[in-house]
Amino acid sequence: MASGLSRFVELGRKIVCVGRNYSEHAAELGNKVPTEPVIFLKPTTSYLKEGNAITFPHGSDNLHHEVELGVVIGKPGFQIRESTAMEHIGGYTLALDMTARDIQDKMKKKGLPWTLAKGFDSSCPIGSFIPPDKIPDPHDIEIWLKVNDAMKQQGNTKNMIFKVPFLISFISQFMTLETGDLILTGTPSGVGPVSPGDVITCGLTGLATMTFTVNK
Ligand SMILES: O=C([O-])CC(=O)C(=O)O
Ligand SMILES: [Mg+2]
Repeated sequence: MASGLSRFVELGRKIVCVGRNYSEHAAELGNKVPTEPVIFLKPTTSYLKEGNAITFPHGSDNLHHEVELGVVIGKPGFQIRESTAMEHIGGYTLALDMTARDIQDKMKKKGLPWTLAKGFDSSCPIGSFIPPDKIPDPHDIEIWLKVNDAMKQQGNTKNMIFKVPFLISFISQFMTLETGDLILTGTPSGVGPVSPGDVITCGLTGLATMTFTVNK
């Protein structure tokens, strides 16, 4: 489905990320379970296709993997109702929300934005485009990640706190969702550091896998 992939990568549309959308992940970083979605953006320059390496951002020694289900918007909308939100999904992809945890921790302490911790070049590795008919229910997918063959993250999208239609509706109350936009729906527990030379492999069971190496 190369055309589907190019539709969302080559248009260079925005990447809207949801944080703390799985309670075990909120807990493992000492955060409260949110009562409304935590939203942040990555710039389009953070996209990384397979075959290219993830690179440590400037000033970080603690780069974490976060594997996430990505939702690709197929029909634009502003203030979309939850009841019609699924009609706006054009497909899905596997994605990584690479995070400079040391920079994020510093910013969290100061109450400042996470942009540099989350938005550096190569912070959004993505897999190929998954057509919507392959995923009749986005809340019933096993999602996993290995670092050098050691299993680190194993979750299921059924454990999302805020479900996909709610997220689409919530985000679009504030910003227009455009065709090709990508929503990262948050990571399950098991996030952790990677080192230069590591190989990250991750997947949506039965649907997608992808592999990325890490560079200094
Ligand atoms: O950095 C974080 O912990 C927030 C986040 O992206 C997630 O939960 O997926
Ligand atoms: Mg994340």
